[in-house]
Amino acid sequence: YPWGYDGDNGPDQWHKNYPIAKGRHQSPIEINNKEVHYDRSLLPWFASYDPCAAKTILNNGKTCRVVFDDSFDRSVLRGGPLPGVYRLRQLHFHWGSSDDHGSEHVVNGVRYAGELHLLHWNPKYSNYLDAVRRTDGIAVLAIFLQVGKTPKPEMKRILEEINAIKTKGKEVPFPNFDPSILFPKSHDYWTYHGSFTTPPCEECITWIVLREPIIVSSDQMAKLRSLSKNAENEPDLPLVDNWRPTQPRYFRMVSASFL
Ligand SMILES: NS(=O)(=O)c1ncc[nH]1
Ligand SMILES: [Zn+2]
Repeated sequence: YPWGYDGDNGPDQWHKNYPIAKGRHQSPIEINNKEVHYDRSLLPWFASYDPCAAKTILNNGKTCRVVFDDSFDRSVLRGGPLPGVYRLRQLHFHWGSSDDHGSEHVVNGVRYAGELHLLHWNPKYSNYLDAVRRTDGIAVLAIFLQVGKTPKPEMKRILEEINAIKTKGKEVPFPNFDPSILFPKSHDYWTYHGSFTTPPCEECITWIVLREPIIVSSDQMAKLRSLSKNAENEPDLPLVDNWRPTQPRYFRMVSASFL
């Protein structure tokens, strides 16, 4: 069922076809210092990614996604709040129509220009589709994109490919890429249990949201906004504002790895 981010198939309507969207463990959420609980038992997290696991980069009309080989424990995330290793499957972005908004999570009222999600699944389950039905099935590492003067050069590689995937359905090879080069210096994070921020919004995600944003340039954000929602034989509709508004936290604890 075609869902989207605006008008009659926007986030407020998703629950009609995906009832979980009105659940008690939905994402994204507001992260407010006053409500966060410092958990000194939280371990540091580690990513061990194989650059050769990177396969393709694509535009699916909803985001720009890089796909990795997840047929074995080749690129994994472990530690932090996670009970074991989780396999990297894909990364993608959410962004706004201008630099003053676009992130999904909001920190003390601050909206960032965008948000990078690295999605991993728990190999204790037989496959990804089985993992998305489990509360400990998925782990997403979320990194905010902040517009600044000294952009991270490592973002260039992804943005250089944008021209090749301008329209929906385009997919091109994207070899030899280790996404950990995109990580900020600090590994400080918040963690909480939530959901996919896109339909069907399954509540299977351990979110690990990094406190430190990575710096991108306004031109780099404009590059993301140059992607089209539509296929090449359709009118060029700018792919922007592909973020879900924050959802009620209800009785969930947000833990911080830092004081
Ligand atoms: N934005 S998200 O990381 O919750 C996601 N990944 C795949 C589909 N939706
Ligand atoms: Zn996402």
